[in-house]
Amino acid sequence: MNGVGKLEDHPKLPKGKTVAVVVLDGWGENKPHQYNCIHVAQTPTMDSLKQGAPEKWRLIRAHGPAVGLPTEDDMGNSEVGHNALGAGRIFAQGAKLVDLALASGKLYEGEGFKYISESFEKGTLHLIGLLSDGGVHSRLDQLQLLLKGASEHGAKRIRVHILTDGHDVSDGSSVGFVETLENDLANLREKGIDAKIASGGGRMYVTMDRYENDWDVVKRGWDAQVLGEAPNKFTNAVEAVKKLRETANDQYLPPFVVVDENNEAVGPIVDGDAVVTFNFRADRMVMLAKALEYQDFDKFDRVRYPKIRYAGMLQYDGELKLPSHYLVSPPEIDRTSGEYLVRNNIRIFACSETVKFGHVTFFWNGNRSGYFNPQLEEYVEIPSDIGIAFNVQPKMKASEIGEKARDAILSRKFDQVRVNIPNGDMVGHTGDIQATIVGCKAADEAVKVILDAIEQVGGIYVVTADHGNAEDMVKRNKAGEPLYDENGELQILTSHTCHPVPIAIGGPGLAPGVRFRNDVPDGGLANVAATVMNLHGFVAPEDYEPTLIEVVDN
Ligand SMILES: O=C(O)[C@@H](CO)OP(=O)(O)O
Ligand SMILES: [Mn+2]
Ligand SMILES: [Mn+2]
Repeated sequence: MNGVGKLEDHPKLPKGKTVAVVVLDGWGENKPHQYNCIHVAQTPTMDSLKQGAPEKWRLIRAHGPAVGLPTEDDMGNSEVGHNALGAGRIFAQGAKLVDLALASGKLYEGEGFKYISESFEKGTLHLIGLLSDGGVHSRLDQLQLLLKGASEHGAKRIRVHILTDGHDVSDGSSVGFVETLENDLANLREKGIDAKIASGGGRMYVTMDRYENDWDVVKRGWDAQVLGEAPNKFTNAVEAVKKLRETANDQYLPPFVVVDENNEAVGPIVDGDAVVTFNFRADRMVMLAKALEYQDFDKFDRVRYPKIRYAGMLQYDGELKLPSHYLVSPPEIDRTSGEYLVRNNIRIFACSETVKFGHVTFFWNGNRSGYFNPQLEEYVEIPSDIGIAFNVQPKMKASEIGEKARDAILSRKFDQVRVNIPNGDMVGHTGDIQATIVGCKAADEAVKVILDAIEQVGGIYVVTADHGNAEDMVKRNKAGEPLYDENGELQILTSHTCHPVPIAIGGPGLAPGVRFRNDVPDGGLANVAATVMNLHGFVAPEDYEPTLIEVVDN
């Protein structure tokens, strides 16, 4: 067993307490102001944690190097956040690993690139992914380097299938990104490479669904990318995006294909081609990876299943080994806290609604799907609404998640009950301030339901978040003042932030004398795992980031 064995007993903390671990998605700490939806919303439960006991509430870092991202300017995100929360250590994450592999040129020497390059002589290289500089799922500069590198390493015909963003970057920025890409492709054409954009669509409507919430999203992408079919046909991708933006925002652009003068799609995927999905982040690429890789597949009618050589930028699922070929090796997130706790007989219940379900299971467990021990674990997914924008139903499934967690706690069948409450994040991404306020209130109410249950069973709670989002909804200048566009309209911030997040501990089961230490001022999400292990009565493995708590004798 990969070094995951018995944990040492904590010298002072008892075993046998039910511990609720609550992650509020997209819930950062920020000054009170009108664009801080968490501040504006009624959040009595979270407020009481903050105002209650100063030694049991603090802030922790959730962005940049603290979660394995390249720079302090990199906002946090769910993948790196939940990885750090679950693994208790900081791993260089996909964004950084791809940067390094591109800079050193190792990417082109790896098995994955060699595999796809066998198709370069006769076939087309297709690159599918998110076109922005958001840095959460992909980055434009990495795509640019890959285009250059692939052409220098033999790709003669390249087709790019773009997904527009407006979720990790401003709505409307897609036009500029497509113009930049068109310019790069024109430069490649001057060098004799036949390089074009072949299809596109908005990330939330085309391709980038996650956790099998809605396969239609992937199908719309498949039809455009593979079959070369979409309701919208344009001869130019910049025009396509400009035109389609008249009725949809970047995130939800309908699918389009680029056609030639004969109205033929310029880049369907056919036998003998190579395909790379260039997102480094896993959750929103797994479904497409399955459609591209699996011979047997029944999630939608693929119509045509071309014989291609497919590689992911990374391997997206370490358990499924999906995809089997990849350009850069993913972080090896091993010996996660979930695995340790299960091996030490801690019974775990994890729950969220579909759009965040994998966050408290797959990401938490180091990008690994499945149970460590099905006898001791139960993961419950509450189906998310399908086809309804999050600002239309901003309460999402928060109360259902709270109730499921409550029932799991009261059943006394579990030692740890872990949930993700999505509202601050998913509604925050829509940029709809009023709806986000409603969502934050609903999230707070769900926390209350869980804390009340913990009260009843004499348990312990840990309430934290994975990164910021809802606590700031506007873009700002360097002085921190809101920015307005040329029409005097407020510039809405749909993305995550670089703010720290709160963490609170408490509950009747918390041993007297437990408090946050003050000698880990830079503590971040990765320090939470050791903290939770302590609350289960164990000492964390030595190489884990230090615990946030200490026990003082009263
Ligand atoms: O929706 C997503 O994919 C990301 C933002 O791109 O959000 P989160 O990291 O919170 O899942
Ligand atoms: Mn998140
Ligand atoms: Mn998010």
